Amino acid sequence: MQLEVSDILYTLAILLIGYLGWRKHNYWNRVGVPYVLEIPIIGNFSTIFLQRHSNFEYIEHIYHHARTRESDFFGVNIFTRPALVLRNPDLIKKLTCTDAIRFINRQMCADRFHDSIGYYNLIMIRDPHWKQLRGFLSPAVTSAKLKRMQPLIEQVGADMVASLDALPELRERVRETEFKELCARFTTDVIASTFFGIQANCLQDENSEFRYYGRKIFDYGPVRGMTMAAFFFAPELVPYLRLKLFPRDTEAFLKAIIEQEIARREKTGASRGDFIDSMIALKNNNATLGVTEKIPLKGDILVAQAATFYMASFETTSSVLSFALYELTKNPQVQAQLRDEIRLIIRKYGQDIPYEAYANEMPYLGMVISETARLYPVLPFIERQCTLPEGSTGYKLEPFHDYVIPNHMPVLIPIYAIHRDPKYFPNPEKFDPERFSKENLDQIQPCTYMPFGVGPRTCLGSHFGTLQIKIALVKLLTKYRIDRAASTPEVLTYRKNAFTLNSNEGLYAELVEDGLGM
Ligand code: HEM
Repeated sequence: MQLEVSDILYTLAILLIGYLGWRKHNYWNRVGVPYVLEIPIIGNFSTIFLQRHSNFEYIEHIYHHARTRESDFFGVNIFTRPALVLRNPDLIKKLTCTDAIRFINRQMCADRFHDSIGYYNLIMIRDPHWKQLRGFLSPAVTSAKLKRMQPLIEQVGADMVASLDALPELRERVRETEFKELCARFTTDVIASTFFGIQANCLQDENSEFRYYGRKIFDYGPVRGMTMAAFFFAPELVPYLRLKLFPRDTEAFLKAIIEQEIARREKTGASRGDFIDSMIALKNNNATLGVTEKIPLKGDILVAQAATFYMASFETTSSVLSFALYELTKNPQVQAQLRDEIRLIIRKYGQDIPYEAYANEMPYLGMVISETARLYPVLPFIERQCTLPEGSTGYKLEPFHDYVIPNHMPVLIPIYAIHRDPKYFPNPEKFDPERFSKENLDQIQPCTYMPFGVGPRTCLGSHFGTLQIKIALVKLLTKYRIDRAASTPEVLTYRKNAFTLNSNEGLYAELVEDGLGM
């Protein structure tokens, strides 16, 4: 038998790949860090990439693994790239807060040259551009801005209740609804109205354009699911595969409506003091990103900001809102206590609840939302990348360990697993808003509760998202009591191809007309 040159080359290539995989596989062993055994070359996350397990449940599984559960941190491999998973809250604080400057970037990244809308936005962008951009965008979500948005959100809340009133009755004064779709329509209408000054009408029309394109961003069919997984787990492949953060037609839709709205306002001089006005101001002030290379904030880079706010806001907010409604369905005492609180507020203010009352006079409402965000964090983990100055030998983890984190290593903070760790939240599966009462708050250890992330790179829209959830719950519970329906799921399972927490089951409930007596 004669060997061809190509056979020899194939064999050598396989041996080389095998060797590289074995070396990486052995990396954690060599450096003396606990790790979870993985398949060489493929790493620990193939099961997520291939959509065989929900990423939430898989990461919780390795967090409690016999090899890792006593450790402050442990190693995993994302394909052949080692990454560190933090378990110890003090260590999380050290990296994400005290030394945030070394961990300010995320490892996920879009393609700068072929996907400017995916790249030049607050979620993806890297420092020093990130710091500049965060400074430009933060004024869009100040308390003063939220206060101005409140009537617009209240209007969408009223539209939501009207859409429920229009449902056919199952029995006298009883209707049935599904919360995931209802909440997605509510939050899409809110973002369209408050940020873009557009009436999206998703609550009236399930096929409205805004809902259609929004659904496409989070429609985790096999291709979209793998694309999103690639941004997290294989960012180096993104430019080669020309992957885009937004589906192409969604990007074209958002670009068109944002550019049209900017052009309309510039032509008519109309102003609403909203996000689009802030974008126009940045453009007119010749705002740029970058120190040496100046990148003007106009065209696609301006569209990128609006598109990201749209993406970052509606699915996250609607996820927490729908799980809150689901838990209220299953916990009638909690619901009754919350409705009592709302009743008192309505007696005091009628329909016009002031902005400050949402923040200061409805503690139980805040507790219900906090507990929902604990049990159902939108993301399985948050992530950072170690970014050190040139010439640095690595980031020392002393006094926790003598391991030194090499430059560019990804660091994962498994928020879902930590939120459900009985060490920090006893009886973690129980929905118990009392954990967040004033008396109990100091029992929550810093960096064990992170639904909006942690450190300077935390969520920009946490107050905006929370305000929307509060208004929606108050509007809905003022008119309706929520009861279990025959189709209310007892236990939830999570979608394997979704990157945000999403149940396989519909969140059905019965709505019983039972006004709070206004
Ligand atoms: C309840 C609703 C929401 C939840 C649970 C949520 C959660 C999160 C989380 C976990 C992160 C990552 C933080 C980190 O890495 O430390 C994040 C980032 C972000 N969120 Fe939210 N979010 C919500 C609503 C919103 C809304 C309404 C907006 C729109 C204004 C928004 C805009 C952003 C942006 C722009 C970032 C990236 C911030 C940066 O990298 O500087 N989010 N969010």
